Order: sequence, then C-alpha cells, then structure tokens
Amino acid sequence: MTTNATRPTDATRVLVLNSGSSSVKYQLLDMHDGARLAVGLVERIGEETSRLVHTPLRDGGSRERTAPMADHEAALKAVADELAADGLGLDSPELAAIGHRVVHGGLKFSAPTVITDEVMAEIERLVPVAPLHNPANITGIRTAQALRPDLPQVAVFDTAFHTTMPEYAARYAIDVETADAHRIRRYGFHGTSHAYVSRRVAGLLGKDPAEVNVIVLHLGNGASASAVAGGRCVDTSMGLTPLEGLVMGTRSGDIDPAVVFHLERVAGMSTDEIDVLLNKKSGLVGLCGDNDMREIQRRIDGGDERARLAFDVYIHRLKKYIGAYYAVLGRVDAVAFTAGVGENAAPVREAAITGLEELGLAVDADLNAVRSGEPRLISPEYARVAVAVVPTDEELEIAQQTYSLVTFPVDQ
Ligand SMILES: Nc1ncnc2c1ncn2[C@@H]1O[C@H](COP(=O)(O)OP(=O)(O)O)[C@@H](O)[C@H]1O
Ligand SMILES: CC(=O)OP(=O)(O)O
Ligand SMILES: [Mg+2]
Repeated sequence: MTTNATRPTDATRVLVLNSGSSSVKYQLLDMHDGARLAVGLVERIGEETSRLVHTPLRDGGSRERTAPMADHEAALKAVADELAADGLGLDSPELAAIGHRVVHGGLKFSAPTVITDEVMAEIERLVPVAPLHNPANITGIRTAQALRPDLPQVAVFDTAFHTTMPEYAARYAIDVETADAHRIRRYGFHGTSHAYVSRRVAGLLGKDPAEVNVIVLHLGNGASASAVAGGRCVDTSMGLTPLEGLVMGTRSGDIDPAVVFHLERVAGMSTDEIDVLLNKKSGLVGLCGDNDMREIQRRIDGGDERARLAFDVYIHRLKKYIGAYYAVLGRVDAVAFTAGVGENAAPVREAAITGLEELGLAVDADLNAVRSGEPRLISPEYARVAVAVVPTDEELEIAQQTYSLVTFPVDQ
C-alpha cells in the first residue's frame, strides 16, 4: 500500500507497537498533554499460554486475558479489542498515527520514516539480518495498516541512533570488497533506548547531552552496550545482527566465529541448526537452562552451581565492555543501567561495577537496593563517575518521534 495517509486534523493520539520475537508491547499516548491512556503487553505469542495484560490508565487496574494467540496478527487483533473495550479503539478519530519499532533499518534509515511500499520492501530485504525481529515488525505494520489504512504508519528504527558511529568502529576487519558487496558492517540495535537513556542521564546530572560521555548498558532479554560521546553513538556491542556482544537471555553474544565452522565440519550441524543454537539455545538459557534473571538469582541463592556460572559469565562479559568503552570514550561521566535486568537486578549492577574502583566507579549498596521506576543515581557521592539506573521508555520515544514526523513532516 502506498500511503498518502495524513494525520487527521486535531488528532493528537499515537499508538505505539513494539513487536518482539514472541511479544508485543504497546502504549496509547495523547501527545497533546503527554498522557498515557493505555499500556499493555502480550507475551508468549505462538504458545498455548499466551497472555495479554492490558492497563487502561484512566481507570487504573489491569485486565489479563490468557488465551492461545497463534501469531502476531492474532495478538494485535486482541490488543485492538482491548483498546476498543475502553472506548480507545483504533477507529478513534483522535488517533493521529501508529508508530512501530522496527529493529533493522540497515543504513538507509537514520531517522523515523513514514512507511510506504518502498520502506516495507527495505524492511523485508533486511529479514535475514534480523530474523527474530523484522518479521514480527512487518506483521505488526501490516495488521495496523489493515485496521487503519487511512492513518500514517511510522517506522522508528533500532539502528538509527548508531548511524553516527565512526567508520573504524562500524567496519569489521574482513575483506573490504566482500563486506561492501554484502553490506556487512556493525549496525547496532536498541538505538531508541540508548538515545533515550543517554539523554535522561545527562538530565539527571544537570547537564546538556552534548557535554556528557555515557556508557549505556541495555540489559533486557536482548542486551547491548553503547558508548555515547556528547549525545552521539561512537560504538555499540551488537553488530550486523542482534547476536553479537553481551551474553543475553538466549543469545551467545561474542564467540570465536570459527566455532561456526567447527560445528558445521566436526559436529555435522547445518547452518540453520547453528543459527538456532546461537540465537535461541545459548546465552543464559544455554548455560543454565533459565533465561530469566529472577529465576537465576533464586537458584544462586539456593546454591545452584550452574546458575552461578551463568551469572559469572554474564558479568565477566559486561565488565569487559565497560572497560572497552571506557577506553573508547577516554573520559566517562556516567554508566547507565537500563531494561528488564538493568532496571531490576541490583546484584547484576553491583557485580558489574565491583572491582572498577580504579576507574572511578562504585555502587552504594543502599542506593542500589532502592526499587523505583524513576531515573536515579546509585553511586556514592565521592565517586568520580556516576552510576545510574534509568528506566528505558522506547514506546514514549517512538511516540514522540512519530508525532513530530506527522505533525512537522520532513521531505524523505
Ligand atoms: N525483578 C527483576 N529482577 C531481575 N531480572 C528481571 C526482573 N524483571 C525482569 N527481569 C529480567 O528482564 C528480562 C526482560 O527484560 P525486557 O527489557 O523486558 O526484555 P525484552 O524487551 O527484550 O523482552 C527478563 O527476562 C528478566 O531476565
Ligand atoms: C534488537 C534486540 O535484541 O531486541 P530485543 O531485546 O527486543 O530482543
Ligand atoms: Mg526490549
């Protein structure tokens, strides 16, 4: 569908869809006053135990619906039903646009983009380098287009924030012609979160983003680190795909690439089997059978050695990236933890920073133990470098970028 869709005059609401490999997070916001009207999450899409938790914020309280949702289309239709039940349906004339998180935008998209046939074709072309994510994003866009063909649909790309990386950080040291022919380079992901968190940290320090150097640690199911100098990304741990870098829930992060040849030649595994091994059966789940940090902490408390080893491998990798990005930045003003693990797992934060005192880094045990949804400092006052916890808000960032694009369109 080639879209001529424009924002209905006076419409100020934006629906944001963040479609993950097996989940959809969504928010409906009124950009006129910044009010959140509804937030929700569909988990375990494709399983018998799919669950939708919908929270209409005007009335408070959550509604939970547990029902098998075979795919993302079914999940999005269930979301549309929940919104409609609160009089916030997708048919509302107050809806100005729908904003979509799109994980891989390659090099073409360094800014939010109104989705046309050409944009869709590019997102589809990138499926092989974001196999867990772009297909879900595409289904989200198609389902939303079918429900509201008249509305502008906007893509906000995870890769966009990283397009400022210098060439020497983005290039792999492989044959240049081969790399260029196949567009092989570091793209980086979670950019919307890295951008949002690095800005919020500057605010927390009472400084302008242009003045501060920050290491952002986005630790969710997928995890990545980035080095942000004066508001611009200068390096990040994910690469051509979201597989490189930190140890994640189910992904290995960095390994010797020769492991792949070895598994093919010696273990007789197919390329597809190795892909599944590294993306879905590795990381924390591969090391100890669990990918949820809460469960891993419970097991460690009970003396479980495999969970302890998984935790130690996770922390060791995290420390290596903090050290690496410290060196890349030269001067660091703050290290910021974000996403599910970074925001909630105090033992992860403590273990990652312990031993880095010579770098000016320390965590105050009492501040680290505080549970809060607000951005906050957890370093002692004497520390040279601030350590912060900053809840990420990819949906708010996507809503703001979507709304400003449909309100003040730029030539694309
Ligand atoms: N209270 C908590 N303590 C420790 N870890 C948590 C807690 N809550 C969530 N997590 C971790 O956060 C992960 C989900 O993070 P999230 O950022 O929502 O990931 P994603 O967006 O990739 O789905 C869970 O798998 C779990 O490991
Ligand atoms: C890019 C990526 O890994 O995203 P997520 O953490 O949502 O899986
Ligand atoms: Mg996430």
